[in-house]
This record gives sequence, C-alpha cells and structure tokens, in this order.
Amino acid sequence: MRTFLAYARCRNVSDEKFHTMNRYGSTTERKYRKKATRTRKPRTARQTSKLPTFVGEAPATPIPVKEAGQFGRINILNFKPTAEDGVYAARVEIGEQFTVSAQVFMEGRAKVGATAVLKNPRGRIMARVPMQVENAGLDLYTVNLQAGEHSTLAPWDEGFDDVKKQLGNWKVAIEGWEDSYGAWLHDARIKVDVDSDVENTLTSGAEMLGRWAGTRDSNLDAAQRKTLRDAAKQMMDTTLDAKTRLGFADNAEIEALHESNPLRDGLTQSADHVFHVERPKSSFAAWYQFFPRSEGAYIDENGKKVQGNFHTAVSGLERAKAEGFNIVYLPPIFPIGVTNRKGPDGALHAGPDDPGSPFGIGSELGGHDTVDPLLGTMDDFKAFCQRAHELGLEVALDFALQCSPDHPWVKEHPNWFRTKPDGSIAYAENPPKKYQDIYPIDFDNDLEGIEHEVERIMNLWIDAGVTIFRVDNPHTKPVRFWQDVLAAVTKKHPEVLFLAEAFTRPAMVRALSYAGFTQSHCYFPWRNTREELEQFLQETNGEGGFYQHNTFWPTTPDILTAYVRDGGVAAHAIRAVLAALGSPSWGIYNGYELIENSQRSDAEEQSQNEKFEIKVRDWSAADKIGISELLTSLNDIRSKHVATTSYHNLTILPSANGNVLAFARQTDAQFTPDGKTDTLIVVVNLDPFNQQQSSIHVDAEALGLPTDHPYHVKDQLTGREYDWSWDNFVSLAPWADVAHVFHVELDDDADADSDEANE
Ligand SMILES: O=P(O)(O)O[C@H]1O[C@H](CO)[C@@H](O[C@H]2O[C@H](CO)[C@@H](O)[C@H](O)[C@H]2O)[C@H](O)[C@H]1O
Repeated sequence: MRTFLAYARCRNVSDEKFHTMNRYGSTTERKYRKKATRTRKPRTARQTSKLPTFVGEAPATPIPVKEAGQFGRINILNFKPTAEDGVYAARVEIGEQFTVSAQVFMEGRAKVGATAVLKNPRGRIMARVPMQVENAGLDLYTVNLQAGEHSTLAPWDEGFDDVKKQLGNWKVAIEGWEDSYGAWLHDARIKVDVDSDVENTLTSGAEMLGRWAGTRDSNLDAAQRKTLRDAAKQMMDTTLDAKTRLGFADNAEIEALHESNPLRDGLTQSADHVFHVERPKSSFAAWYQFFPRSEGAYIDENGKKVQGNFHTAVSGLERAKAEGFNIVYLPPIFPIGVTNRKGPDGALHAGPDDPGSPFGIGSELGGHDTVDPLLGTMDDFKAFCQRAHELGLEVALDFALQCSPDHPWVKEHPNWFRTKPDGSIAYAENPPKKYQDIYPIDFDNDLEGIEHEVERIMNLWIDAGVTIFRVDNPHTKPVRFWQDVLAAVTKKHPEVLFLAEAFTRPAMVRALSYAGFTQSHCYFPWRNTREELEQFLQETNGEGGFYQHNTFWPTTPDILTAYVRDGGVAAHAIRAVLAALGSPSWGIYNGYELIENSQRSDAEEQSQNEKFEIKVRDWSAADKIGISELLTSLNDIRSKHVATTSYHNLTILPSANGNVLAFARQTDAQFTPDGKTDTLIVVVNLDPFNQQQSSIHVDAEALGLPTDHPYHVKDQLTGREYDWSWDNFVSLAPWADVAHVFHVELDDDADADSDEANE
C-alpha cells in the first residue's frame, strides 16, 4: 500500500480560507501533514539572504481557465469517481477511506506532480494531500482520502451534532503542477556525471532554488527559504567541483522540502468534484432480523402457541446486542389482514390459529400507521425503541407498500388500486412469486396523494423511534415515487436511512440508490464459488461502491440457498465470515445460530417459515453449535478493525486452490485511531465438507508490507500467530476452522521501514 508523504501547507495564493486553517490547524489537515510538521523549524518573518539574479529556464506559467472544458497549463483528465450522468454524486460514509484518481500530465518531457484538495461542506479546506503515481505510462495518479472522522455514534447519542455538521457535500479538486525541481535534478545528475553542459545546468538549478525560496505557494518558513537560498549560492561557487556543487541541491534536506513544500510551477486546479458524505451506519452496519411475535413465544398447556409482543421482544434486542449487532430489523408490525390470509408455508388457506404473513398489511384494526394489537400499543413500541437505543441499537422497520384486501385504504382510496373490468383487484406478484393475500398499489391515479400519505406514515414511525426503513420490493414501484418520498422524509429527518430490498436488474438497483436508498440487498447469497465471489467482492468493493452500498446477508426469511441447506454448520460459518468481512454492511436473520436449514420443497426458502407462523425456539441450543459465538467474534473484529469499514480497500489475493478464497482489506495509517496501518488478510475454505490447502500470494510491495523478511500475522478468530511473506501455505478443515482472519502485526519500526521503502 502506498503511504503518504506528509504535505504541509502548499498554499494556493488565492485561498485565504486555507491560510486561516493553517494557523489553527484542523484535525484532518494535521493528520495529513504529521511528518512534515515534525521537522519544520519555527517560522521567522525576515528574509536573511539575497541572491544574485540568474538566467535559467523559464518555468511553466499558470494559464487562467475561463470556462468549463478549457485546459490550464497542466492537463487534468479523467477524475474518478465523478458524479454518474453528471448528477448522482459519489457517496461515502463519514470517515470511510476512499480513493480518487486522475490523469495529470503536460507536454514534452516535463515532470508533473499532483495534489488532492479536500473541502468540507462549508468549503473549508481540510486536507491537501500529494497524489502518488499509480501508472506512469498512463499519467495516472491516485490518493486515499477520508471525509471526516470515522464514528459509530447514533443519532440520539451525545456528540452526534458534531457528526451531523460534517455530513453533506464534500468536494475534491486536483491541483496539477510542473515538478521543476524533480525534472531538473533528474537531468542534472546525468549531465554532471557525463560532464555535459554542466555550467548551464548548475546555473539553472540555482535559479530554480532561488525562485522556489521566493514563492508564496510553497509556504516555506524563513529557515527553509534560507536553506534553499544558501544552497543556490553554494551551487554557484565555481571554485568547487561540479559534483560538490550539485550536492548542495541533491541531498536529503532539500528532498524533504520537495516532498513537504514543493515548488509548483504552472499550478492548475481542476473543477470541484462532489462527494456526498453520509452519517455513521449509512454503509457500515451489522443488521439483525427477528420477528417480535416469536420472541418469548411459548406453547401453552393446551398445546397452543402463544405469541410474543413488544415486551417479550426485548429478548431479541438483548441477543442482537450480545452478538455485537447494531441495527435490529423488524418485519412489518401492523395489523394483518384476514381475507386470503396465508397458512403455514404460504398455504392458500389459513386455519383459525394461523397468524398470517406480516406482509399482508391492514385489517379493520388499521393499516400502515397502526401497531398490531397482538404485539402491543404504540406506547409499547416506543418503549421497545427506547430500550433498543439504550442498548446502542437502531431500529429498522419494514415498510412494505401493499395492502391486504382488508386494509382501510381499499375503501378510503379505491383509486389507489387498479380494478379489472369486472371490478375486482388483481393480487400482487413479483414473478414467479404470487402474493394472493395482498393488493399492489397503482401509482398512476394519485401519485401525490400516495406520496403524502407515505410521508405522513414514515414520519409517524420516525417520531416513535425508528431511524431506518427496510423497504420491501421497492423495484415494483416507480423510482420517482421513492425519490420524492425519500427527499421529503430526509429533508425533515436527514438522519433516516433506507435499505432497498430490491433483488432485480442492476439498472433498477442503481436507480434506487440514486433515488436515496442508502443500502441495497444484493445477490451475495447466490455467489458461492471462488470465481463468483472474487468478481462479486470486487464489484461491491470497487467503483460501484461509490454509488450503491451492497449489504451481504447469508440467509433471509425468503432465501435459503442449497449451499446453506446442505453445508451444515460449516456452510453457515463460511457464509458468515464472507458476509461480515466481504462487505462493510452485513446482516443475519435470526435462527442462523440454530442452523435452521430445512428447505421447502417448492421454494428456495425455509420450511415452517417464520413468515407464516410463530417460532418457539430453544436459544440455549445455540451455545453448543458455536455460530452465535462466531457472529459475536466477527462483529468484534469489525468493531476493532477500521479496515472493515470501507467499500474501497479490498484486494483479492491469488490462491492456488479453487476452493480457497483470500482477500485483504487495508486502511492507511493516517486514517486509523492508533496511527498504524490496519491490514486484514481473510482466507476462507469455501468447501464445507473437505479440508483444503492452498498457497496464498501476497504482493507485499503493493500492500506496503516488508518485502525482504517475513512479517507476523495473528488470527483474530483463534489468536494463533504465524509468519507470512510473499507465498504462504494454508490448510483449513471444516471441522476445525473454516477461515483465517489475520491481522498483520507490524511493530512500529517495521511499519516505518515499509513507509520509507514506499516513499
Ligand atoms: O418479493 P420478495 O421476494 O422481494 O419478498 C418480499 O416481499 C413479499 C411481499 O411482501 C414478501 O412475501 C411474503 O408476504 C406476502 C404477503 O403477505 C405473502 O404473500 C408471501 O407468501 C410471503 O412470502 C416477502 O416476505 C418479502 O421479503
């Protein structure tokens, strides 16, 4: 991994805000310029030495850019990521490490440098960071940035107001400049070595050093300016030999100034590129789904199931908390219709004691704005949310926009439903699935009316304590509808998040993200082979991660794949590791801890499905299985390793065995709480039945790890330690460990060594 050279205060003359910031020093900016400030001497106002005027080569001069599309003196192209279609800005979570790149170049053989400028929503410059050459032939430069500090605060926590101030549209611009010192030094070394045109070369160099000492942009202090002027003077001492004279400009002290306060000729600034910065947990979240009616449920003396309610459901909150999750997700909690109510496993007829699918919303008791009386009252729900908040959990509520035939809207707003010529209403479908117990909404008769009603209802649940909506099947409704509703709701409540349950074509999923959905369900459950996973991990954690935040769920009440059905405990463990560490956002549907994996014969979902019946579970059985313990460890690893929090830091590692997947996640030292690079190496045996061995290749240089000696890795799941280097043997057996989650443990010296090597 490339490391940063701290880059202090390369001040743009026209930017007085930056001048102010330098004096008071924002945390972010201090972070980026740590190294340089350590070596900088106190500033004095007086200029101490005078230079003779030398005749040298003319530096590149800035050319004003008067309209969009005009080139400046330096060419800057291909900034990534840009707003898609020029409208939908890239998105990152506060404190998430992300990478920007651009092509920066100029004519001829001239050398260039590039600097990224990061501005907060108020336009204040928070960091100026030198970019690194990614591919010299393509003139491609990259840099890792972070907008604001990583935070885990929830909206009701003390201190959230400070977080809130940092949310919104940040901007990144690229500064390109001619690297006159770098280019001169390259040529001067050769010319002095072969004794060609030496006097002209040294004279030009001295002139360049003098000019550097005099520029405001380089923001040198008085002592640093003197260093450059003295070097220039000494270079002109013709009594000395050429090599000695060159040495005055070719040494570590001047090189350090070149890194921290370079001479930037022909300075050219790109346009600002917007990044929408969202609140904590907008993308980095661990979800836990349970049905409140199953919590505390029991079988009474007559053999009848007695359902739970919002009082007993606190046990679900406590389990989620104990396992380290931070969002609890509840299926719809509204009254359930009677007409066409479904029976066990979706049977088309329900018995008198069948509770029905909670997605069959609405009865004479009320609709989407009413708590199902079997679960309790609105006050009970508020108390439940309050308890969740005390435990540090956010409550996500399912919002399924559809109606049982008994829903009040069916009578109150007949124009919200499409009738067939015979006056009946067709039931809802999500082909090939049929939902005979619900009517779909018709959005084409009264879009505005439906929008207002949905806004009213969402605000009502927000007032009760909900901070997140998981929206059921949003892709079967107009995108524009969601765009309007989400904009209206977030205008009043910018902290509210939305998860799209959209298993559908990529264009629709992407459009929903643009419409305001902060996270999205995805096809992770069906990506099982190494090739499929490698591709999917890179898709989720790549360029697309700026526009769509995929959340990985191994199972849901609607999804139980053959892999999980057949692979037993090992398959559950494998999929949990992949979900927790493959995406910053992951989720578990409860019962996973109990290996509930019996599948319906006619559907890819669980039999005795909780959607249609109340589950009475023996949670004490979970202890023997160990999945609950694994989930807890995975959430613990996620909370301790900031490298798990970014959609932009995953690298696939080559593995010799097609059944073994390996990837690294890495966060640069300046973005971690302890100031050390955080590197995790995850190795997973994808075969739930057999032991698999492999050799994992780690490009130590690319990851900034020691290249000439082994480094220490510690398995965060087992505590075992190993020495790793370029190629590493692994052996994982399903009956022992399905995965390694290694943290690379570099002592400070090793970290510093590798920094030096990369610089
Ligand atoms: O259509 P999806 O696969 O995305 O599933 C989601 O929406 C379904 C409809 O809301 C929902 O289905 C469940 O509720 C229906 C209405 O009560 C019922 O007819 C279905 O049989 C039942 O599976 C599904 O749970 C939800 O995730």
